[in-house]
Amino acid sequence: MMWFCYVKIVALLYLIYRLLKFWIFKPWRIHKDLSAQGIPGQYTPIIGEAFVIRRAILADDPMSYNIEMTKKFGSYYHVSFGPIARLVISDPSLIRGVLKTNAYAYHKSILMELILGILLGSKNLLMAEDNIHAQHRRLIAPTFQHQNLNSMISLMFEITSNLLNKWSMIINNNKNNEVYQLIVDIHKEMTSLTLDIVTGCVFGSEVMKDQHVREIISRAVTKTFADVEERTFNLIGIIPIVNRLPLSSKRRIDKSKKDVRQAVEHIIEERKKGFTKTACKGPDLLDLLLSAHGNDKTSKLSDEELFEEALTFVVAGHETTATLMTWTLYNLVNNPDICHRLEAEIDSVLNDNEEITASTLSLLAYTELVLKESLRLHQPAPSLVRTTIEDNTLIASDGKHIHIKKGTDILINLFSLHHSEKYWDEPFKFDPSRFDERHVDTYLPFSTGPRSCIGQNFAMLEAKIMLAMIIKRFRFEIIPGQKHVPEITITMRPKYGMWMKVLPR
Ligand code: HEM
Repeated sequence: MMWFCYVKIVALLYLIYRLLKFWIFKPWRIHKDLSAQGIPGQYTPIIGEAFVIRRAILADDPMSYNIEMTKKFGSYYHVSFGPIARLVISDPSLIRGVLKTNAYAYHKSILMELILGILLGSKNLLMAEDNIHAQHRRLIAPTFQHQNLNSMISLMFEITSNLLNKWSMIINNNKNNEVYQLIVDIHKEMTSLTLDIVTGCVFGSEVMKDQHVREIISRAVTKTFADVEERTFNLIGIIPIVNRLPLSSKRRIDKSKKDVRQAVEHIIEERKKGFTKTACKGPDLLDLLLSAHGNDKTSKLSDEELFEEALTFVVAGHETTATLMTWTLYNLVNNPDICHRLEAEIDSVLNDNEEITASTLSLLAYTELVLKESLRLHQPAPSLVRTTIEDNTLIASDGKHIHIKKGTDILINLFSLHHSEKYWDEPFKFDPSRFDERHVDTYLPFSTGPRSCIGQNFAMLEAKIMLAMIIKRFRFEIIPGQKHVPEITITMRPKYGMWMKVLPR
């Protein structure tokens, strides 16, 4: 029995060592190294800035922390989130180094694995690294070519029409001949619209008609991520070992994972056998993924990879675009002159109920500027996180060389980049005309480099169609007395939703 006691003691010591390394030794070493190079910042052992950030979030002022730290330390500094030590950067030259020139030396951070990887796995574009990522990117990039996307316009048009017809019906369907006041949480409406569009464009019409499958997918990509994000912010999801305990949130996540896997695998099998078909005029995203599928490892996707990629499109593609739409409508309500100019453009290009085509869309130049400015002012992805996998040197705009040691986490602060007075006049003003000139390196809503958003043309096409169709038929008023607080999780969605009165034009 003695040997068993020894094994237990060794296991316990190893566990203590792992925890000490994770909580104390590693973050301390990273801060010490960055401080020694003259990088400003602060280090609070064990908890880091987690509680300060939490306090700002609870006070409904989540950006205040970000703004204060940038004011205090500038465009690069080191801090900790819980036990994770990181260099925070909003300097364009450092960002270019991490995302482009030295991209080989960076992987997605452990935090991304703990948040997105839990549902998506590791063999998809968002999460895969190195050769697997490069191979998937090469196989999947043609999927997002213009001719493929153009064949999806009619489905995007049809799904958006369904929602707008529903709004019109509610407004007009009244017994007393009085116009009914339609008040909606516009973020919820936009989330459901973008989820329908991306699900339709990935999986086809049968899935959209199957309420049960729609619910499984919708639950997985909304409620499950809410659980995962909550576990990250209260640190349960981050702490090794603790994050494996079968707590109720973990059990809910596991169940949702199992359900969505079964549902998506079934959809793929049905399509492979030819029992279902695309709802688009040409191939949908599943058809295009299947054409990059088979047994040849280098030129095809395996069954597992196919499942992960299909789900990744739905996860990466719906809430980001919904967040863009919500803040765009918010910015338009608050800037009536810009809204009138947008209405004038849309009225001159679109006829009532006439289907939108690629050529009508190309005439909506101001609509595109409005979306671009919203992507700057309220970027759906406020930050990106990376881990350094090999020592490398970054050069800041002020010429400072920063040696980044393997194991250092980097937070790319897109919010601060997009709101810096150095690069933008009146950065908190909504002004679409600022995009008359090009903004290279200082405007990165879709990131840049080999891991930039592969779905950006899809997102811009979809957003342009939705915005043009909505503005053609409706005006909005914000319901007074609400707080409009952005979340600072994966996307910058409005924390309390966005309640608006929908009025026919
Ligand atoms: C307004 C809408 C969108 C925004 C602002 C956005 C933003 C981003 C950003 C910032 C990244 C880089 C993430 C990182 O490096 O950690 C990214 C990656 C990605 N996005 Fe999007 N996205 C949008 C819509 C979409 C859509 C519609 C799809 C698919 C249909 C999509 C699919 C992806 C994928 C697969 C990646 C990973 C690419 C890679 O690493 O190779 N996104 N997106």
